[in-house]
Amino acid sequence: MWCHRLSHLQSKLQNLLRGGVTYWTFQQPSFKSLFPLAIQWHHTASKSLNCNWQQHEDHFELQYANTVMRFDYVWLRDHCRSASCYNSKTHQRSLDTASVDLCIKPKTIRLDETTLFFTWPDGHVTKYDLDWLVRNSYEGQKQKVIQPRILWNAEIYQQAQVPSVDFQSFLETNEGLKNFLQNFLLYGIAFVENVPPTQEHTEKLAERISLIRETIYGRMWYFTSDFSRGDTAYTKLALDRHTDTTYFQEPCGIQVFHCLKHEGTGGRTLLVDGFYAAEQVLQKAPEEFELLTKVPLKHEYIENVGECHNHMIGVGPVLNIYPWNKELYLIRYNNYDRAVINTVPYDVVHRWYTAHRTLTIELRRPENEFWVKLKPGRVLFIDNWRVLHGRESFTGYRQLCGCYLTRDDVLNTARLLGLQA
Ligand SMILES: C[N+](C)(C)CCCC[C@H](N)C(=O)O
Ligand SMILES: O=C(O)CCC(=O)C(=O)O
Ligand SMILES: [Fe+2]
Repeated sequence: MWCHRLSHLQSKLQNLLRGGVTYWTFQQPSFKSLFPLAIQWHHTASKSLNCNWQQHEDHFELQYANTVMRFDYVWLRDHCRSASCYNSKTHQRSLDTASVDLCIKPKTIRLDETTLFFTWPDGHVTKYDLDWLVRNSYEGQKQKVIQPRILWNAEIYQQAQVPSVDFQSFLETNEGLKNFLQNFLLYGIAFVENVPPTQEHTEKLAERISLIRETIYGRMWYFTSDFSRGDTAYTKLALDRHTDTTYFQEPCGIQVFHCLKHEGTGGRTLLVDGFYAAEQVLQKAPEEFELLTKVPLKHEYIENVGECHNHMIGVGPVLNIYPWNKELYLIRYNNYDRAVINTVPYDVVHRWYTAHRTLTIELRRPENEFWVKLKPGRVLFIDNWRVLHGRESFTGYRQLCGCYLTRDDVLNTARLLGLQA
């Protein structure tokens, strides 16, 4: 069985690498053909309810709320919400899933109003509300996005006139924080105004929404063009659009920038919505989009400057999507830090470069570039899983402070305020 699955996977992989479109699904043996059974539909059609269900040999089929859903019997037993199987206070499972017979089938199924009752061979009864099943079914999830977003180019973003949130209201009111987070989740960037231009106040802001993610660059960082670290950020050079920390297995979720001082010229910040660009690739060349989601790459950071000795490697594709609904959730794009490509066969390499070029062309379209000059008092939060940043070269003395945030904690705050995240 295992060997069979492995070779199945290998052939899928080969298929993919040769250019076939592949979905990572395991083929199920057809139980239906093994156990032909006279199957009977159960209809319930009252004024308010239009529900049909059918007890198949190996699964339960439900038609409700314009959705055709299929549920595995082990799944139905495993998700039982009865007091002995599930702790509804902590939302934790008490049932030992390994104790469930993998061939389990309900003895009887009945529908009462909007509740389905499954009676199992040992007499245990599992109840499901129809709406709960719709919300939690694969078919239901497939049609839903995890994170609603507004994809933008410069014009869309500017026309949206997204309001900045004031420092005071951000720190002191849940409404201010919620507005800020809503905009941040929708656009992948957001500003806070009237922040006292110090590192301490920037830290306060960060701590209001999240835990600060400490990295090799420190907890709060503060930098000028002093070459103190082995990275071009610490120079006056222009930096093309990129996401940061692509060389971490989990790139930092959010980046916070506060320009505390700049006496000189240039140094504007460039922002590009990576998901907008990726969406253009999906429209124009879907097979290239797919390749960018499938080919794993390494990014690397090697530093030996002064006391700083680091060697980081992160592996992952440029585009990361949820397999069930194909929703994009992470772009990893940094041409400076991309490591040697040595994990991909040569013919795929060429197709990958073509796809990467298509994405780069979209990312570089002038109409997709949003330029801002960061000023003391105006703090920028960037979704580093979505929006690329860069900067213009500059002259003179420029001080930037900021930090990275843990994505989980930002989303946690958003959910606690009632936002979808
Ligand atoms: C810490 N600070 C933001 C100043 C610099 C981070 C280094 C940026 C690096 N090239 C990267 O893309 O990950
Ligand atoms: O100096 C800047 O504006 C940004 C530099 C940069 O890309 C970074 O620090 O991650
Ligand atoms: Fe950067």
